[in-house]
Amino acid sequence: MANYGNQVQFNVYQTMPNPDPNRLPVVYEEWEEMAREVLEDGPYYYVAGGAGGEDTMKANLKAFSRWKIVPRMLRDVEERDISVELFGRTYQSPLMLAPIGVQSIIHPDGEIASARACAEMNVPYITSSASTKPMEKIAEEMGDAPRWFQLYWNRDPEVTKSFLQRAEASGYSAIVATLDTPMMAWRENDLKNVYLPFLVGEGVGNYLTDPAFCAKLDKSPHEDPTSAIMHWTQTFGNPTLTWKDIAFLKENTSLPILLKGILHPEDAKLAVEHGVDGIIVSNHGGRQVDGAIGALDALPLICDEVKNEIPVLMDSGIRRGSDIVKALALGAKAVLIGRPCMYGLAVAGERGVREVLQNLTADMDLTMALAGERSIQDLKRSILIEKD
Ligand SMILES: Cc1cc2nc3c(=O)[nH]c(=O)nc-3n(C[C@H](O)[C@H](O)[C@H](O)COP(=O)(O)O)c2cc1C
Ligand SMILES: O=C(O)C(=O)c1ccccc1
Repeated sequence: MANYGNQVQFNVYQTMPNPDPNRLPVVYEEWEEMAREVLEDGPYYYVAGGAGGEDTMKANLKAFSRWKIVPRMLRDVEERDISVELFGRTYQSPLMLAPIGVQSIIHPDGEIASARACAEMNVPYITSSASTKPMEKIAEEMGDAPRWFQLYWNRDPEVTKSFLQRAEASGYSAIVATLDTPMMAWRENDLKNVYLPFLVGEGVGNYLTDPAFCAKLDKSPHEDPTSAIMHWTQTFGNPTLTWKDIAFLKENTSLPILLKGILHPEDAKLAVEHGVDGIIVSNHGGRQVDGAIGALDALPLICDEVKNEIPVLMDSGIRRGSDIVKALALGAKAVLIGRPCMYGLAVAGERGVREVLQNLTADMDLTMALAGERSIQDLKRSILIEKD
C-alpha cells in the first residue's frame, strides 16, 4: 500500500471518507466555488481567468476529457511506485507546484503557506519571480525541502544575473525560464475589473530587494514606490529575446535550466539543440495566447520530437488524478499544478494547499492502480485511446 511520508495511507483514506463536519472539500469544483465566496472579484478573476475569450482554457480541459484510459485487469497492483527522478534527485511523486506570482492577493500568508505545504509533502515548490515575498524568505521557510526558481527574464541583464545568483545562493536546485510571458496578455476580466495586482505593489518582492534592480531607480522603492513599480512594469519581461540568448542563461547559472511555455515541436527541437536540461509544455493555464492549442494536445508531438533526450514536463488544465495519469502516459515526466492549489490556498491557506496536493496524489495513485499499472515509469500511450 502506498505510504506518502507522514501522510495518511491513501487507500484507507479513500475507502473511509472523513466524517469530520469541518473537513475541507474533495471536489475540485467545490474548492473553486468556495474560493469565489471568500475572494473579491478582482483577485478571484485574476486567478480564475484566462486570456481573451478563454478558448484555450477550455481547450486544456477538453483535451484531457478526449483521451480515455483503457484499464487492464489481473496485473498485481498491490505495490506501486509513484516516485520520479529528475536531474539526479528522486522526488516522491510526479507533482510539483506551478510557479505562481502574487499569491498574497488571495491569502495573507501567500507564497509562504504554499511553500510550507509543499515542504511538508516533499513536493517541489517553484518560486515565481513575481512572488510577493523574496525568494530567500521562501527558501528559509522550506529548510532542505526541494525548490526550483522560476525566472522572468528581465530586460536588464544585470537583474536576470542577480536573480540567478540569488536563487543558487538560497538553495534552489533548478531554473525554470518562462518564455510565454514577455508581456501580459489581453485578459478581459482584469481589464473589466480594473485589477492588476502589481499596480498595487503585489508581486514585486524579489525586485524591491534586488540590488541590481534598485541601482536603476532614481529614488529607493521606500521613498518612491510608484516609480519602482512603473520601472518593474517596463522591465519584468523582455520581448527582444531570441534563441541566441539561451547562451546567456547557461553562462550565468550552473543549475539545470528548463524552458516553460513550449507548445511547438520545432521549439522543443530548438530547446534540445540549445542544450537546455528540460522543457515544460504549457500554455500558462490559458492566460497568454487565447486560441492556443490545449497543452495536453501539444504534448505527444513534442515528446516524439524530444525522444527522451531531456525530460518533458507539462501543466495547464490538470484538475484530477486521471488528468495526471493521462499526461504521464502521453510522455510527461512530471506535472505542475496551478489553480487547484490556489483555490486550496484561498480557502484554507497552508492546510488547503496540502489537502489539494494530497487528494490529487491519492486520486492519481488509485487511478493508476485501477488502470492496471504499478509504476508511473511504466505508463505508456498504449493505455490511452483518443475519442471525441
Ligand atoms: C494567478 C496565477 C499566476 C501565475 N503566475 C505565474 C508566474 O509568475 N510565472 C509563471 O511561469 N507562470 C505563472 N502562472 C502560470 C502557472 O505556472 C501554470 O502554467 C498554470 O497555472 C497551469 O495551469 P492550471 O492553472 O490550469 O493548472 C500563473 C498562473 C496563475 C493562475
Ligand atoms: O498572472 C500571470 O499569469 C503571471 O504570470 C504573472 C506575471 C507577472 C506578475 C504576476 C503574475
